[in-house]
Formats: sequence, C-alpha cells, structure tokens
Amino acid sequence: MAEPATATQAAAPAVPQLKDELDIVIPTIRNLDFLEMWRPFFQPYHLIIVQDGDPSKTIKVPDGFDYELYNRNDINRILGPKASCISFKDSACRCFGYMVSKKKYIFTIDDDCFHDAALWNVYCDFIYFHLTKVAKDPSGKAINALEQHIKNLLSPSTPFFFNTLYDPFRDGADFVRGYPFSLREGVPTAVSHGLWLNIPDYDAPTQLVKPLERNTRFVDAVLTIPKGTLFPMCGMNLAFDRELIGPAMYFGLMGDGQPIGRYDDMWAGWCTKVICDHLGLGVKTGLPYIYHSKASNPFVNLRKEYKGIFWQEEIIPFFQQTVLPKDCTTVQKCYIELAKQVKEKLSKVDPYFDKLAEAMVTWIEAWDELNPTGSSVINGKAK
Ligand SMILES: O=c1ccn([C@@H]2O[C@H](COP(=O)(O)OP(=O)(O)O[C@H]3O[C@@H](CO)[C@H](O)[C@H]3O)[C@@H](O)[C@H]2O)c(=O)[nH]1
Ligand SMILES: [Mn+2]
Repeated sequence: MAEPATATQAAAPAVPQLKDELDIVIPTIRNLDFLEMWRPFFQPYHLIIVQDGDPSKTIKVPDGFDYELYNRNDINRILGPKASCISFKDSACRCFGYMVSKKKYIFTIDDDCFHDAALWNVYCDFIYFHLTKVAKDPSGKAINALEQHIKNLLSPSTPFFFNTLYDPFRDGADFVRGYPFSLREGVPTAVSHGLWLNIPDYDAPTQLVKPLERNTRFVDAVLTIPKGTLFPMCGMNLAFDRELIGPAMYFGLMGDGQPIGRYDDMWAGWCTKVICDHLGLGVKTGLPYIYHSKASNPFVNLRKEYKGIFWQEEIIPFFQQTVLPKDCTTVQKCYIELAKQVKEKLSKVDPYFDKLAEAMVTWIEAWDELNPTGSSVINGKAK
C-alpha cells in the first residue's frame, strides 16, 4: 500500500501527455494483442504500425486505437526506388514509421514488450520499500513507460560533466557540489533509451551461454551518456525528439538480402550519438523499464549477428574517431558526411558498407522528400 501523498508529491509537476505531439511506432509480424495490456497508456496516442514480411497477411489491431498501418506494398508505393533503404524481414523496418510521422516525438516499442501488472507491483513495492526505508522520493508511484520517456525528453541532459547523483532534473535530486554552474542549464535531450526486465537484450553468444538468465533488477536511475561515449542502443523501448534527431535514426540495412541482422538499432545509435555530441544534444538511458516477454531464437540470432560481432571491432573505432566538420549544422548534413566517411573508411571491412553508405544517403533523400521543412540545430538549439 503506497504512502499517502505528501506535500512534495502533491507539488510534483504533472507530465504533459503530448498526445498530439507524439506517435508510437510499432514494427510487427504478429497480431497486436499486446496493445490490450497497454490500452490505458497508449489509447490516447496515434500509432504507426509498420507491418513487416508478407504484405498479404492481415495484422489484427484491437478496436479503439487510432492508427495507420504500412506494409511492404505501401512502403514501395510511397518511396518508389528509395524503398530500397528500408529493410525487409527485420525490425529495422520500423524507421519507415519515423519518416512518415508528422509529430515532434516518437516512441517505438516491440510487440512482445509489456508492463506486466504483477511486475509493476514488484516495482511499486521496490519504490515503496525505498520510500519508507531510505528516503522520500517525490514520485513514489508506478511510472508508465511513455510518461517516463516524456519526462526524460522534456528535461535537459548533462553530457559535458557527470552528475554523481544521476539525473539532476529529477524530483528529489540536484547537481552535487563541484558541479560547474556554467554547465547546469544542460542541453536539449534528443534520445531517451529505456531498458528491459525479464529477457535482457543480450547478443546471441550471451543468450546461448546464459539461456535462463533474467533481468529482475530495477535500477531506479536515468543517466545522461557522456559526450564522446558510444552506447549499444536497443530499439525495443526507445523514444526520441524527431525534430532534433529524427534523420539520424536510420535503422541500417538488415534482414532479407543482407549479410547481417540485429545491428539496425546499434547502427542508428552510433550515428545518433556521434551527431548528438557534434550538435550539442543529449542522450539518456535508464528508466523506464518494460517487461520483455519473449526471447528470440539464439541460433537464428547468431546467424544474423555473427559478422557484426567481429565487424563491430572496426566499426566502433571508426565512430570513436569520427570528426564532423563545423559546417555540418543540421542532422542531415552530419548524416551525409557520416555516409561519406563510412564509404571511405569502412568499405575495406566489407562491400556491405558501400551499400549501407548509399542507403544512408537514400534515407536522407527520402526523409527530406517526405519532410520538406528540414530542421537545423546549432549548439543544441533547434533554429
Ligand atoms: O523479421 C522481423 C522480426 C521481428 N519484427 C518485429 O520486431 C520486433 C522485435 O522482434 P523480436 O521481439 O522477435 O526480436 P528480439 O530479438 O526480441 O528484439 C530484437 O529486435 C530489435 C529490437 O527491436 C533488436 O535487434 C533486438 O532487441 C517485434 O515487434 C517484431 O514483431 C519485424 O518487424 N520483422
Ligand atoms: Mn523481443
């Protein structure tokens, strides 16, 4: 039983719903019964469903949701030859939803992710335990994933100096002694990367050696990923500011006809982080958690991932050493420059990167065709 509301809790500012400024993008090959679990949280929002695989298959969407659904025929019709940059038979297809959205924010979630009621009781007990035992935490109520992502996106990030009390903008926290006041304004947050309980997002080798491992650990924190540090971005529970960073969220060429899979979100995350660092934007990771219910087949995953597992030993140094010119003042300009460098420096790893670099350019051309009013960002401020 949660503690009675305190003055602080009562004062905690309500999180805006942003229901007319946020689209929920779901890639799927399944019926979307999982939406029933999310109805209280998702019903107010517009959904963009990207149906992968056989376009003649009918995807059932529970009644009462406002959605648009795109299958492969729709993608080919809308993008024409540029549809070649959108993966087929891989969750990477979800990025088409980012491109066709007209909203400022995107939340993308997999169709096997839940906020399990039983699980939330465990979480609430966890919070309650902390509330009664260690400190009064003004929130102290079950946080729904979307609400937490919105909180993360609407509050600044602190990439230039690490705050040891984690998110300084969170109720009940602040900047600690020694934190430079000149840096306390923070920068706009472009990405909110959520985590997963139960089935963690492990790579295939780890899944194979630890088939029974489940993540039951709640870490009640949100962290800004420091400037100059890359991270493995998972697309399972992810939100971002589409106006600030949308064009960088290209989930790279995977799946059918490609030599690699399950690196779509990783590629987007590495490109996004390098561009956020360059433009003075922030990336956060941590809360919210979702309950990831289904482990995909580790043997199939190994086949998809194996080239990526040794390629990434060259890809990561590439991104770590990437320098973007000063005149790259928009995400699009940064992305085109990145594509150029991918072609120059990674094609020696495998001809796939030649193809990927071209697909990156096609993606930007398609993005700008569907979103003619390009955005530009200088020092973290959208112009
Ligand atoms: O060919 C496909 C396969 C799946 N999807 C949809 O994509 C998501 C994720 O699918 P699934 O849950 O089966 O895969 P996981 O291994 O658990 O997750 C991986 O996918 C990425 C994160 O989204 C990342 O690589 C891993 O976390 C579901 O919605 C499927 O319906 C698809 O569209 N096409
Ligand atoms: Mn899954």
